[in-house]
Amino acid sequence: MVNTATLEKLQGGVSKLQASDSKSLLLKYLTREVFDALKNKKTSFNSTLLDCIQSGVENLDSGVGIYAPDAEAYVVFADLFDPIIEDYHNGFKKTDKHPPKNWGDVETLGNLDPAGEFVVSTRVRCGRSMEGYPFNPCLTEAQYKEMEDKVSTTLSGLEGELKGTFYPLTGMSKETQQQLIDDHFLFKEGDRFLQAANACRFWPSGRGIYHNENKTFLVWCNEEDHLRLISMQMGGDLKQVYKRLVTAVNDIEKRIPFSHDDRLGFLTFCPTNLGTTVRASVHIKLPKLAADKAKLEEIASKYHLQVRGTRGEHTEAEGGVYDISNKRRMGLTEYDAVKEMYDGIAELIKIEKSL
Ligand SMILES: Nc1ncnc2c1ncn2[C@@H]1O[C@H](COP(=O)(O)OP(=O)(O)OP(=O)(O)O)[C@@H](O)[C@H]1O
Ligand SMILES: NC(=[NH2+])NCCC[C@H](N)C(=O)O
Repeated sequence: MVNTATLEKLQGGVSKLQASDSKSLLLKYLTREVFDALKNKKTSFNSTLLDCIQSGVENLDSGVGIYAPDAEAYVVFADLFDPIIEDYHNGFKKTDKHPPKNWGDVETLGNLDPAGEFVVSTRVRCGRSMEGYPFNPCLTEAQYKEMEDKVSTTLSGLEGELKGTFYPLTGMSKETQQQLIDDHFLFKEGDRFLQAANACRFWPSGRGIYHNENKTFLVWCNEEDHLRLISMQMGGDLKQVYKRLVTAVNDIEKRIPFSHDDRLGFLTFCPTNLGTTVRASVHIKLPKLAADKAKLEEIASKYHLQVRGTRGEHTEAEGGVYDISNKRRMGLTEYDAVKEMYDGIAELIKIEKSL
């Protein structure tokens, strides 16, 4: 049973959410029946429904509004997670199974913008959780440090183009940190969605970034997920970016065991990132299309793409630069997730040229 104080907080939060005009998937799917069925449940880490929804309750402008404090939450609170997953990932049903990992034939992708007219830069990232550890809200400070050690030691074995250095956030100067954020290499600090989800405890302990010399291959440690593996570079050469990521992931997964589920694919803190965990994006200037932001979003969503601002999620476009990426990550292969972005961006560029 869940204790009275938690139940009261839960009830209060839900009343506030239901009285609001939040557009979140949380509000859409947290019906009275679902709430009553889940309010007294707990995972073996003692995570409750409150732990799952508190970010969406505190941040009424959430698009989604829910996180899994530990992997078991996807099962214990499935009545809420499943419809949200189905809505976000284009109809991935509770009876569906995410396909096995398949990076496909990397050679079949190309350069989206060889003339360099539209695409400023290209990035593909995936998330991974380390087997044997829960997600952020359940980690101890000792676990954070242990994980950081494992990650930095493992990555120090990378060679060739991937060879680089691990920089812990602890001890990093504010200037260096801000420069890395401004250059789009490092996660921001103080994300209110993550904070409300209890995902920033002991910050900056256990958090850090690894990157190669050119900053074309990067690894985030213990931000939203245990690991984020990132390949990025200026211009539109998606083939090169993707190839680098695939090589890196194939190498790293031989050294660190990652949490994977038969139905959900690779496990992540946020349900939007499950499955392939792949977000392939371009920073792109489409001045004619973007003259009407609502129109840009409408056309992008036709190709299953998501539009973000220049500094990422929950930010605005600066200098006409948008971050456009594949939206869904589940129910398709890694290759198909990237191809979805590739094909959609090719169409957007075609439309821009025709205007
Ligand atoms: N194509 C790109 N070129 C350069 N920088 C990019 C590109 N796509 C994303 N970024 C940068 O990556 C950083 C992180 O962005 P953001 O948090 O939106 O996405 P994410 O890392 O994929 O994770 P999440 O989806 O969990 O937020 C930001 O600085 C953003 O500007
Ligand atoms: N980084 C993410 N997991 N993004 C997706 C959701 C982010 C935030 N919880 C929201 O609902 O708006």
